[in-house]
Amino acid sequence: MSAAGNHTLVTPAEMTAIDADAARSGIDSYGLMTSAGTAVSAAALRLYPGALRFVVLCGPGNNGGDGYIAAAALRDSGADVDVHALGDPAALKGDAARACTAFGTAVKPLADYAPTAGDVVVDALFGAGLSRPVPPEAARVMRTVASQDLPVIAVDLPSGVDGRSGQVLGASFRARHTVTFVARKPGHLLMPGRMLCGTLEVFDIGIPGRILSARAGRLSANGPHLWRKYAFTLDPAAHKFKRGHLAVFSGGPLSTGAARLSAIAGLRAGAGLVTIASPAAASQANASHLTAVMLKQIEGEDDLSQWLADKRIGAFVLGPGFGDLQRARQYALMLGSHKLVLDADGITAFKDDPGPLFKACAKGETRLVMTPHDGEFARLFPDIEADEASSKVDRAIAAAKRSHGVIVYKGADTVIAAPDGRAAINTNAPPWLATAGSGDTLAGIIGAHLAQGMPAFEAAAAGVWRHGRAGAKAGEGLTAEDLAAAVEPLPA
Ligand SMILES: NC(=O)C1=CN([C@@H]2O[C@H](COP(=O)(O)OP(=O)(O)OC[C@H]3O[C@@H](n4cnc5c(N)ncnc54)[C@H](OP(=O)(O)O)[C@@H]3O)[C@@H](O)[C@H]2O)[C@@H](O)CC1
Ligand SMILES: Nc1ncnc2c1ncn2[C@@H]1O[C@H](COP(=O)(O)OP(=O)(O)O)[C@@H](O)[C@H]1O
Ligand SMILES: [K+]
Repeated sequence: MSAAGNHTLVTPAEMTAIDADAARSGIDSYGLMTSAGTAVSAAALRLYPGALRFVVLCGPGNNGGDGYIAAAALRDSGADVDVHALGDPAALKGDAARACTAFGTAVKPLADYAPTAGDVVVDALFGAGLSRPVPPEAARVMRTVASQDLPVIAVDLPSGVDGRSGQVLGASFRARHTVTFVARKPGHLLMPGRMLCGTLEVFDIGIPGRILSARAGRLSANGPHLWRKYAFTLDPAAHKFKRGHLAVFSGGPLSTGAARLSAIAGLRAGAGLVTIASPAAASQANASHLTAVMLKQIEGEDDLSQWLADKRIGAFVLGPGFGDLQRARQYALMLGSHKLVLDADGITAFKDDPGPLFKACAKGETRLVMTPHDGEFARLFPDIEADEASSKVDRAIAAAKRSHGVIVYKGADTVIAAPDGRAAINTNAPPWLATAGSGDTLAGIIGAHLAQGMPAFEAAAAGVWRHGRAGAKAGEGLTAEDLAAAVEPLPA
């Protein structure tokens, strides 16, 4: 057993290819099913030693096969076990048919299951092979089990959850515990799938790592493995300019707070200097609230082009509280080859005509990071958002490719994607990050990483992870000010 320690995520399609490679390399597929099914029975006995009865619900494919193995192992341990099957068990094929025969005890139809207090349900209806909404008789059982609040242990995935997207196809079980095999699937991390899995256990059924890595794509869970090599330790001889200079554009006099949140988070995240570029009308409001953060009056394009001549500015944050969409467009397009975090109004400014921005970012090293929430994403990429067949990961990658920028597609399951197809799903963000100013703080952290010289994908992934950690440290009830104060050093 491994505690979800491997960062690699594999889609169901990749898993099928891994299975086929394993079979080609001489690994016995029934042996794999036996390992999978016995891992489930072991989990059931470990988690529910007081169960009055284990009810194993078996589907028409190999997920059902795992269920028959688990049922036989539970029975052999002396537990009371009933199996209910979706469809005719005589129609099972291959390893699943063999597992059903080996179970050898009468199996009842799914519709005959009457949930009873004391039951522990083992959900082996569908796993990686779910291809359409679950049939009505499965949805009915899901409803009755939920209405009695019976514990459910899901085999591979809660049936009904699409392993690729985390979306529910029709209906699904809400599991207390999920036992999956080989590696986690995107659907275990993406919402709502993540919420439906309960605690997740990854069991090594004996497929060698070399077969897994040969087939796995470029998607992983977000964590230090992605950016550790850029988490530099501070040079004792560093001076502030060596630690990166971040510039944050402020909005007008009534909306300066967002830029200040970004700026303070940028300082906390390690930028050596942070300057707020403020229009004259907002300078006083900014000045009266700033201490360590510096202030520069930037009234329009002339001021900005003069300032841009200072090559020591490592990165810009544009958008939090900015307000003036026309000016946001102008400024973003003036930044030339500078690194830029475009957030909030900075994203909305390009909603009708993003072409010039994307074109300006097409050449050279990736220098743009955009941090849209759902609404902003839909504004900038309406066609990508409308493609219902694609997952949040697919959408983020498509947007990154189109924009030539890194996309931080925010939410409870923030996805970070790069134009070269790399992507990561973040899981460490507590729900109380959903508070005003939280996104501004994130933009500042990412900006600090860019200013310090981290490449854009790593800067964004590390920023999202640090933001989540800061949220967990500050705790429920935090305000965005607390969040910036809770940013911790990057783990070296
Ligand atoms: N290496 C590994 O990871 C290992 C994986 N193993 C296990 O294998 C599982 C994957 O098995 P799988 O490919 O047979 O798919 P599974 O989820 O059982 O469903 C497919 C069946 O359901 C049917 N069907 C689909 N949707 C439907 C619907 N809505 N309503 C009705 N029917 C529907 C579909 O029929 P069809 O679409 O052809 O009509 C087909 O018959 C995986 O999750 C793991 O538990 C282990 O054994 C050990 C090794
Ligand atoms: N339910 C949630 N669980 C975890 N993180 C969340 C949740 N909802 C929002 N977040 C995070 O909080 C931040 C909110 O950003 P945003 O919507 O731009 O807010 P604001 O504009 O107020 O700063 C994002 O980083 C997002 O990923
Ligand atoms: K299942």
